Amino acid sequence: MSRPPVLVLEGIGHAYFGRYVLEGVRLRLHAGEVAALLGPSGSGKSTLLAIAAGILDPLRGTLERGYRRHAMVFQEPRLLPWATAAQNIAYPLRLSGLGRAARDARVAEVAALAHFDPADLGKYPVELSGGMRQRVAIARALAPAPDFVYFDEPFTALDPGLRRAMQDLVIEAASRHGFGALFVTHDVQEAVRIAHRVLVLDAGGRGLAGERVVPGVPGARDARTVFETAHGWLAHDALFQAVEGSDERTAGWS
Ligand SMILES: Nc1ncnc2c1ncn2[C@@H]1O[C@H](COP(=O)(O)OP(=O)(O)OP(=O)(O)O)[C@@H](O)[C@H]1O
Repeated sequence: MSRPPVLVLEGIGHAYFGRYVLEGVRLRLHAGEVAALLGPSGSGKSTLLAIAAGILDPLRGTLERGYRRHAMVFQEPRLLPWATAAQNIAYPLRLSGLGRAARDARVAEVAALAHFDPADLGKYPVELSGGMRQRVAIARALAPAPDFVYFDEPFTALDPGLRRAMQDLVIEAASRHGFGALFVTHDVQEAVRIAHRVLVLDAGGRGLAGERVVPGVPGARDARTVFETAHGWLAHDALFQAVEGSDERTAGWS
């Protein structure tokens, strides 16, 4: 690929209390590329994302970040409860010192991008549904125009219909604004829907088990292609057996 790498990880390893959860992770993401990170619960997805984003220092390995500015979206929207939707979205813009008029214009722009109804901008988080709160979180992340976004299972708590709408939002925003992303998910269909490339973490803490390029382009894949690709991988590709087969939360239950 000729585009420059925006995230380069070499030999990344990490352990908690002497127990290795990641080892020898080598990863290279390119500008505008959306990569989904899959793996069973406890395989180290969130740890790897936190290391890549600079929240956590790895025990081993090196990182290079070539992007200009990143943003993060988590499973919980993490909104300020005492601030309105508009004030939450404007928060990073205030921190960067942007003036009031420019801020208001940008809030309106990203709220529209997140399909958040302008009539609800004056509402507080407690007055919003889960899906509306997650739209605010996405609008807030996009407000400072990041060129890279980290998503940590952002839609896991949402119902399937809303989930697909939010996935569409990410696909549309990523292609319109050209940001790259590392998107952690448990869901192979979600990964196939939104990503250019799917990375799979090994269940036993040995780093990346492998990767697959998703045929086609995010946003241009129809529902049938997404379904058949995901189910084909789960049924016939050994790389994906571990994703659903050895979940830390269900291990030893039967
Ligand atoms: N701060 C911590 N201290 C100790 N152990 C931790 C800590 N954070 C994570 N772990 C352990 O490290 C392993 C990897 O955790 P991590 O959250 O990165 O996995 P994950 O793949 O994101 O899991 P999930 O899908 O359940 O969110 C797990 O066994 C977890 O219990």
